Amino acid sequence: MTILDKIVAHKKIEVAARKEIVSISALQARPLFDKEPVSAKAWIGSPNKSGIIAEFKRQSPSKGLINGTSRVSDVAEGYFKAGVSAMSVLTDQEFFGGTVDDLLAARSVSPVPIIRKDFIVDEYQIIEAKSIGADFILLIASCLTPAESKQYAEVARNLGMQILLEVHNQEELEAHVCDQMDLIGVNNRNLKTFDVSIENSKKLADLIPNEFVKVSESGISNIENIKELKKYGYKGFLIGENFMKTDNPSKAAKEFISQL
Ligand SMILES: O=P(O)(O)OC[C@@H](O)[C@@H](O)c1c[nH]c2ccccc12
Repeated sequence: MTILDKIVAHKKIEVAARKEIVSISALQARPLFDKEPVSAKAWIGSPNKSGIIAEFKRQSPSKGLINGTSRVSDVAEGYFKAGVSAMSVLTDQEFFGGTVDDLLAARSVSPVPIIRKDFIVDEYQIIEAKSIGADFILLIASCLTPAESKQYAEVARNLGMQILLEVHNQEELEAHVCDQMDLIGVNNRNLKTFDVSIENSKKLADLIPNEFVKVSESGISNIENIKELKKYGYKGFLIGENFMKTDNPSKAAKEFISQL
């Protein structure tokens, strides 16, 4: 059993339990449910914005504890002031130490598009994402069948949210790309082996149709990486650890963005 299998198995149990506690109609009654989402495509694809999607991530299965002290509201406000194009908030508790309250806290201080970063295996999580003020959601191809990713993207779209489809290889890309997606993210980290290489983004770049905003995810640690990836048409750059491993993630993001 790979770590990804473990995460998905745990997630299904967790979602089933959560549904019993908070009904879909209760989610729909939350005040943020009616908030108009901000367009991630517009913010990330804009030539006069940084393209940096800065992540709040306390821990991960591959790295263990990354940051146990920073407050999400401080980081979210700082990322916004630093000029990020979007923010990613991990809401998985078991493996990444995040919560839906982290996203709520980020939302309350930041106007940038916020992605709910989680392992979506049920429509309930998409409605929940809307209810906490998320603007776009992550769908991970390796956790879903092509029919599921398309269906979940449709659900998100009907709620006005955009979709970042995450792929790791050509097979996933070809099987899951469809009109319902908005941004395509190539994960440089293999979720099965944890190997990281930005070569993966370069390899898949030409296979991504131009109507999607291209995002490179994971293992980005310097400006050279960004310059290189831009040549391949990437507009979005998802950075977690490089900022979160410092004791002041938003200061690190600010310094990084000022060099772009
Ligand atoms: O910390 P990094 O190497 O900069 O990576 C950020 C982000 O890409 C990574 O956290 C991530 C990419 N896809 C995911 C799916 C689930 C959880 C986490 C992720």
